Amino acid sequence: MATRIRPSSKRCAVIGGSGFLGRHLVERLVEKGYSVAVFDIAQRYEVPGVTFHQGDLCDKQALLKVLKDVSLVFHCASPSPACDDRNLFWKVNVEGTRTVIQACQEAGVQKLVLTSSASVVFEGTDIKNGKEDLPYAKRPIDYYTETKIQQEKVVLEACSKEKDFLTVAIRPHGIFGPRDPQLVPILVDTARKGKMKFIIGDGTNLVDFTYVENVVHGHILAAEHLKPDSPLCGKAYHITNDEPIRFWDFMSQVLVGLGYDAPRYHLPYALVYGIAMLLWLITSLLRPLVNIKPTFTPMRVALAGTHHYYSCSRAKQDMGYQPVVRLKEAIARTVASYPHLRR
Ligand SMILES: NC(=O)c1ccc[n+]([C@@H]2O[C@H](COP(=O)([O-])OP(=O)(O)OC[C@H]3O[C@@H](n4cnc5c(N)ncnc54)[C@H](O)[C@@H]3O)[C@@H](O)[C@H]2O)c1
Ligand SMILES: CC(C)CCC[C@@H](C)[C@H]1CC[C@H]2C3=C(CC[C@]12C)[C@@]1(C)CC[C@H](O)[C@@H](C(=O)O)[C@@H]1CC3
Repeated sequence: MATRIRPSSKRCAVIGGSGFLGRHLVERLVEKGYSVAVFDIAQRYEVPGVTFHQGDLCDKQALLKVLKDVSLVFHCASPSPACDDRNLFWKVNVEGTRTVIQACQEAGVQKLVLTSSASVVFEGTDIKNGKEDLPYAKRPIDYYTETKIQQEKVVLEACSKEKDFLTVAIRPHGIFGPRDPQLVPILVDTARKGKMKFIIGDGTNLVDFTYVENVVHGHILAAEHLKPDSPLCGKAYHITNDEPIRFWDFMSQVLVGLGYDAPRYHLPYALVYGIAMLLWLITSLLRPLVNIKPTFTPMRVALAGTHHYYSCSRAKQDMGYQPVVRLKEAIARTVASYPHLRR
């Protein structure tokens, strides 16, 4: 039988490499001397030395062309949580991830690092210093979370030393930073519409927001520590800034940094959550006729009004993780990176 020649451990592919996290990951990998191939449905930038392959991760043949030369794959592609399209989430996050695993195994890829999400354990009630052994959410609040749970299970179950295919899942929480298309743009858009005057709940709930460079650092550490005899095999790891902050202090710092007023008036959490549920129901029923996307979804309201911060002691212990950019500096860099969104 012909022996397969293994590609160098520094040859990797980033599925979803055109996205917010993916692009930061690609840039850091290149700085660290990796040879990088990007696989994504869209190409949005160019970096010398990086090859781009436009394709859908549900297409195994398209994946195989890219993966045959790499030993390490980062999978950080997903439809945006804001799309709220159950069929698309299942097709890409669950079925598509199964296809990614099959393609990796057929191509002889040795390591797969999945970008999961800390929200896989969040069901709208307080989580304080949550560890990775918390059970998956039994009643996930939205379709995105429902499919991120299935995706993580599929990837971790595929880990096999016998097949020479190792997997690990990184669970970041509330990623923010330059070029993020979600958190800061949605926040500013909401403020511009005059809807950021209110604090949902008493405003003391602590949460994690994680600077994108720390998330990238966690992914690369995981890839480099993932070996047949390491504790990382088939496990999930929280990656956070390790500095829980009041949700409304974080929002206020970003808003004020960009020249908008901080929210001041309080609204009861249960009332806003109830309204968000009602709106979601109405817009879902109307969806075949008109596609309205409410700003205050049940998930956003739950995140804005509860505690949700996570321990990253497992990542510290097993891969020597420490955040590389502190929160204060991270917020300053983020605010400075959005001059076009200033008031
Ligand atoms: N942003 C956050 O706060 C956050 C937090 C935790 C986890 N995550 C996870 O991190 C990952 C990256 O998120 P992001 O914020 O960079 O999102 P993003 O939308 O900026 O990037 C996702 C990328 O995936 C690509 N993609 C989507 N469907 C695809 C398909 N069928 N085939 C190939 N590529 C496809 C998109 O084109 C995009 O470039 C996702 O898996 C997300 O679930 C994000
Ligand atoms: C309308 C206001 C109440 C809030 C405006 C800001 C929000 C748009 C963001 C605040 C927290 C963010 C967040 C996510 C999306 C954007 C926010 C709701 C995620 C749900 C995105 C998907 C990730 O997997 C989640 C995670 O676990 O990290 C994010 C959680 C925080």
